[in-house]
Amino acid sequence: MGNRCRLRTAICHGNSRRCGYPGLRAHNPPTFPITQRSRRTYICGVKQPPHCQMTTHKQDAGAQATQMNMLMDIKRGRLSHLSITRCVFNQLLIKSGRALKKMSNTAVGVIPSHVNPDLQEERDRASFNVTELTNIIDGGAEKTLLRKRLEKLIFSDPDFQKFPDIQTFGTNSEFYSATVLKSTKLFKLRRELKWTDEEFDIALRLGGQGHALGLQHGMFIPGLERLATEEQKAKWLTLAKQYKIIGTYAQTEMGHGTYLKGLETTATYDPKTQEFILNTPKISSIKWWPGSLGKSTNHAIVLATLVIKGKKYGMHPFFVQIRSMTDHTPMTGIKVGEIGARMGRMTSDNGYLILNNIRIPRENMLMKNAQVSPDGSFTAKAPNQANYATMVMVRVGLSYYSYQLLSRGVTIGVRYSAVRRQSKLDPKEREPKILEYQTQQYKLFPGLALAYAIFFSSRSLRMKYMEAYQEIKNGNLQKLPELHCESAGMKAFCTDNMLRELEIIRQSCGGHGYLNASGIAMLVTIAAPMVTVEGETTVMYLQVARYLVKRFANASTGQQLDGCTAYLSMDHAAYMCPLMSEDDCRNMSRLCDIYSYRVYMTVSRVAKQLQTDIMNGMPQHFAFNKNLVNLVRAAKAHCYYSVVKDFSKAIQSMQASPQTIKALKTLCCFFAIHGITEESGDFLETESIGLEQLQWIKRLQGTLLAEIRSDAVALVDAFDHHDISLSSAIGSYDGNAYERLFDSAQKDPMNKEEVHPSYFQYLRPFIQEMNKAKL
Ligand SMILES: CCC/C=C/C(=O)SCCNC(=O)CCNC(=O)[C@H](O)C(C)(C)COP(=O)([O-])OP(=O)([O-])OC[C@H]1O[C@@H](n2cnc3c(N)ncnc32)[C@H](O)[C@@H]1OP(=O)([O-])[O-]
Ligand SMILES: Cc1cc2nc3c(=O)[nH]c(=O)nc-3n(C[C@H](O)[C@H](O)[C@H](O)COP(=O)(O)OP(=O)(O)OC[C@H]3O[C@@H](n4cnc5c(N)ncnc54)[C@H](O)[C@@H]3O)c2cc1C
Repeated sequence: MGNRCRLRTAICHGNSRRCGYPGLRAHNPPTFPITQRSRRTYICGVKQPPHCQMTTHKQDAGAQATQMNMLMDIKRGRLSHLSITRCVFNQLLIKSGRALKKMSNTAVGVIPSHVNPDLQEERDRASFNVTELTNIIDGGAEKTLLRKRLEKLIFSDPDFQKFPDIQTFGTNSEFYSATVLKSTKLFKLRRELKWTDEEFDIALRLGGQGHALGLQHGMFIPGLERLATEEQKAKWLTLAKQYKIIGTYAQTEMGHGTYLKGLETTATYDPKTQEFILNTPKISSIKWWPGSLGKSTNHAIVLATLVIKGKKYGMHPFFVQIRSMTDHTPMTGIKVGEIGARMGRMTSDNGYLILNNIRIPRENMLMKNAQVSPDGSFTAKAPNQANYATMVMVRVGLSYYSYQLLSRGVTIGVRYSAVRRQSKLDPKEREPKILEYQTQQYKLFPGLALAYAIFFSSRSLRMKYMEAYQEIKNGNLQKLPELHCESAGMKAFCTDNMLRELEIIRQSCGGHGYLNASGIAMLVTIAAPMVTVEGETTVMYLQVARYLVKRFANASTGQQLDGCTAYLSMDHAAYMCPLMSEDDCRNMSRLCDIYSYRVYMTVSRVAKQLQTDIMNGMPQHFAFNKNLVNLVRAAKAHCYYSVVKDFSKAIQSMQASPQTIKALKTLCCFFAIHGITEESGDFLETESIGLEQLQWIKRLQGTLLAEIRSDAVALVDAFDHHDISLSSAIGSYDGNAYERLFDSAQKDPMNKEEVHPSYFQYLRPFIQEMNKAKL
């Protein structure tokens, strides 16, 4: 292997270590000549690093001359030992660095203006019209135009263009500042351009990850809308919508996040002054985690246990000013700050809050659902769970957010797999795209199918939510239990599976998937807390299970159920697996029947076991705990079934060309049969399918992988994520992954100086010491 291809080999062939593969020549820029290793120079016995060797190359004659002069000076004893190396490294090598930069600008660092032919080839073979599918995802052609108009506007701003680099290389503090700038810019644009709510939502989504003031729209404004009286809304909601106050939702404490009845922050009513006195009396009661609280907000909806005359009335919301409106310092009695560095990139300033005898007027309790009168009498207008309304809304939103993160991730994974070539399939042929390997398809396509499944299912959930919310606003809470079940279940299912698939996709990108510049590594860390926030996965599944068991009990008494649990009241006595041949395995209606029977059996078994345990004298809570794992199994089975059903229904009612429908049907079928193979034990154990059917399904899985493969790039292109939203060197639209990777590395602040200060501080003295030491 010659020196010419060393650098390229390092980037292109992490595993096989082959070089100069002809397949890369088509779109790769010419290699640049690396100085021959035989010309390495030794200064003071120290072997020079490769970039120093560049100075000996004829392209930088100036640097070479300087180096010669310096060596003469050394010989003449004019330079001290220390200054020799400083000069050599700080001047000579910096010069050589410039030479490298110059070279990289002309050869290596240039990102071609054309699309990588390997990616273009994939686009040319698409079986359907990508724009049509993009329009469906956006909600119509005019919505796509609207999004693109906003994209153009937002991404023409240099601050937004800079964001991916800050995200990749900035310190936490720099990144936080950039996210404040981003939030404030979007807020200002909204005002100036009089954006509608829809336009603003699109703009927030486009902005990608990290909005320091995200909780303003995520929870503070929705919290006021759902928890405040009309009078209170007139006062504070208007201020919040005009950005005159910036707020957050402070519920979780150091000691309790899940168990809301256990919150220790108290709001004690003082009838004499008609005020509430707020306290976080213990270390475990310190508010801990709220987004935007660490540094950004000046107000908060604080959730605290209401205490009147020594009696506790459960968790209620209070409107509290936490920082001064003039200089942003904490109000008297308040201690507030950042909770510390977190896994991955900080997408928001999560904070802590200590309240020490903070007095707020009685009117600052958000009293839509319950009131405290001046004399201290308490009246509830709705069950206490009505105060959980903001969480329900955010759970619905997080299901859709899972689609956004996963669709970005799978776009990166599929595009990269179409331009990356490695190893050999046919010994006579060139190295194949890694997308050709069936195992690679098996890593990527479940995530691709899941992204579409989540998209359609979360869209359906959002519609149900909007409908139910209107009724709940008017005081009709009938749909609340089902809405709680569906939103908790979808939140758990989407975030949990999205995170798992993103990590698999990250691994499918090999070594480059571990680089921040890949964009996929960042997505994994952004997705990681989503399984915890707004109701931890297991806890949410258990809420679903609780509802399923109750509904099963209702069905057992002969009640006809409707809504998402209607299948529990259907007659399953005569069930027989509806798959009679391998062809039947593509029939979505039959696959849905199999799913429905699996849930029915899983729910009925655990419900019966619970009943038996309780009948045998076990206290209810013990019986529940003894069956938790199977309850979660039942909830997961219910959620998978709901998503398969929603995906399939969405395709049935879709107005689109036969080609687009066909591509989506293949994906939907793959999603359904993948779920069966993943949990084949459950499907066999419940006799939803037999062994023969499982074999058919597994065979079909292989066939579907090959079918999806030919449309894979088109299916991710249809998400139509802008390169700035993707922030990925390896997943950009043009597919020039290697050039972008190298370009990105040049921007790393570690590469600003050729020799790092730590060399002078630690490494050089160490090497010198080692050189002086006797063996
Ligand atoms: C995006 C980034 C920002 C992040 C922000 C955050 O994380 S903010 C912080 C996010 N923090 C969290 O997400 C905290 C997670 N924790 C919780 O949400 C609750 O403590 C709980 C749901 C775990 C338990 O609830 P519980 O303590 O009330 O006790 P229980 O189990 O005994 O249930 C009693 C009854 O209430 C019903 N019901 C429950 N919830 C709802 C609801 N939303 N609606 C309607 N109903 C609901 C339930 O079905 C049951 O009905 P049943 O059977 O009697 O007819
Ligand atoms: C990035 C981030 C942002 C956040 N933003 C906010 C915010 O803006 N505002 C806010 O108020 N909070 C916020 N939170 C807090 C978040 O809502 C909680 O962390 C979350 O609700 C989980 O609660 P927990 O931390 O108490 O977990 P825990 O409940 O302690 O969970 C730990 C383990 O215990 C298990 N467990 C707990 N209870 C049960 C049970 N009943 N049955 C079975 N298993 C159980 C869980 O399954 C889990 O495995 C944020 C958190 C993060 C990570």
